[in-house]
Amino acid sequence: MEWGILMIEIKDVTKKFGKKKVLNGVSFTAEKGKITCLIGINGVGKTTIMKAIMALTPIASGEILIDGKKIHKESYEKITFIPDTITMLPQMQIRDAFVFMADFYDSWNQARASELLRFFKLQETDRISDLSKGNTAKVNLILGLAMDVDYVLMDEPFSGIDIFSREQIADVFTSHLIEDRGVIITTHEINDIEHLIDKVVLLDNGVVLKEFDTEEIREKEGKSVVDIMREVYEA
Ligand SMILES: Nc1ncnc2c1ncn2[C@@H]1O[C@H](COP(=O)(O)OP(=O)(O)OP(=O)(O)O)[C@@H](O)[C@H]1O
Repeated sequence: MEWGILMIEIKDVTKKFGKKKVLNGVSFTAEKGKITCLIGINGVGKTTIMKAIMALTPIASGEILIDGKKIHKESYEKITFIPDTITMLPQMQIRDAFVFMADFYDSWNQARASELLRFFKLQETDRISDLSKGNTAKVNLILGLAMDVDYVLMDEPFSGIDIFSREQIADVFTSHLIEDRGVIITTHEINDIEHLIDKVVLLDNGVVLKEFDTEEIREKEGKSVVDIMREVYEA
C-alpha cells in the first residue's frame, strides 16, 4: 500500500441538524502515526465531526476517506471512537467490560487491555459505578486503545478530570501503547497537551480556521499553539 494515503481525509464536509448548519465545508487530514487535535469552543462541531468520521451520523455533502477509501459502516475495523462518557453498564466490573468488548469486536486485544490496566494502576474487579471521574476516563480510554485498529478518535479525553489523571493519560500518548496509530482528539484546553500533539485543527462555527503542524510553527516561527490560537481567534 502507498504510504501517502494512510490518513483520514475530511473533504469539504457539510452537515445540518434541521435548518441549522453545523459543519460548513470542513476539510482537514489526520495522518496515521500522528496525533491531531481538533480545537474549538463548545458547540463548534467537534463531536459531530468525530461522529461523521465514524459514519454514525450522515453528512449532507463532501466526503470522508480512510486510507483512500470512502467511510462506510464497517470502517470500525480500522477505526474506533472513544466518547466522553462511558458506555458500559454501571454494575459491570472492568473485567466484564473487557469480556463484552472481546465478544463484540474481533479487533479487541486483551493483552494490551491488561497492560493499560496496569499502566493506570486499576484492578479488573473495580466496579464501573464506583470509579472516580478520572478513573472512568481511564477505563474509557483503555476500552478504545485496546482495539487493534489504525485510527483512534477521542472526544475530550482530558475534560473535567484532575491534574494527576490528566498527566497519566498524557503519558499514554507518549508511550508505546499508541504505537504508530493515527489519533484524533478534541479539546478546548490545550495547555497540558501541547507537547504531545503533532497537528492542530482550529475550528469555529463549523469551519476550519487553520490547520498546522505544531513542530513546524515552533521551529520555523518560534510560536506555540496558544500563540497561533490568539492570532486566529482574536483576529
Ligand atoms: N442530534 C442533534 N440534533 C440537533 N442539533 C445537534 C445535535 N447534535 C449536535 N447538535 C448541534 O450541533 C452543534 C455542534 O455540536 P457538537 O456536539 O458537534 O459540538 P462540539 O464542538 O463537540 O461541542 P462540545 O465541546 O460542547 O462537545 C451544536 O450547536 C449542537 O447543539
